[in-house]
Amino acid sequence: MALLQLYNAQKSFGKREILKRVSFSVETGEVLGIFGRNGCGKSTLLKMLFGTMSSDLLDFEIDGKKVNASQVIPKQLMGYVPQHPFLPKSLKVRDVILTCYQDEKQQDTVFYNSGVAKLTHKRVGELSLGELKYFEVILLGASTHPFLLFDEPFSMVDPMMKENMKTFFLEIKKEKGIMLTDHYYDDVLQTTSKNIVIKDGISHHIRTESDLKKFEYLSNSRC
Ligand SMILES: Nc1ncnc2c1ncn2[C@@H]1O[C@H](COP(=O)(O)OP(=O)(O)OP(=O)(O)O)[C@@H](O)[C@H]1O
Repeated sequence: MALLQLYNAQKSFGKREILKRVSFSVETGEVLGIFGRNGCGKSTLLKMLFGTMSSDLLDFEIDGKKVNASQVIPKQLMGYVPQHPFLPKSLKVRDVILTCYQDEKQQDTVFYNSGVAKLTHKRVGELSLGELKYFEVILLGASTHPFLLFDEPFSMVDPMMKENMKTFFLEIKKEKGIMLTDHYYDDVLQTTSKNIVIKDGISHHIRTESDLKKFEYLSNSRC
């Protein structure tokens, strides 16, 4: 079991305050959904946590110990699937799996995933955007990191594969705390155990679709 507690995240770009006060906690077995309108700072927040973007303030602990974001990658505390493709296009899918994992169990988790099995002979650059996103999610999901960050995992993925992905999230969360953001809010709400919405730089805990209306992420005219 591992517990991540974010007490306060702040970030400005020049005079634009993007994140003013963002806080949440997530532990092994939980999937946290992060909602918010375009440009509210969701990707920025994930990059700050992963340590690839500087912050003005990022006060967080794992299991009660203060963590500096610069320790996240070297200590393998979190895995991160960014919004945009990140794998080398020239490599074959099977070689990516073998390069990432020496452990047979981890290799098998990816190789024998039904959505990945049919892709292993292809080069990364030959995958469709949806196939690539699906592969990236399963690849990272097989890691041993205690926490995983997914930026728009459902984007471009067809409905059948999204169902597979949701089942995969439910399996891997037994050993991980997961944070994910996506505008496919139905899929997110079906996957998560807790949720926040970021509005005007401040995080709010929410539970239902009607809360998303309250915080003006969804239109009130939706039935
Ligand atoms: N490196 C940067 N320099 C300046 N501004 C930036 C930079 N990165 C992001 N921003 C700005 O910060 C804001 C938040 O961007 P971010 O990508 O985090 O939004 P988001 O919530 O993930 O949006 P979306 O839902 O569209 O993916 C945007 O207005 C964006 O233009």
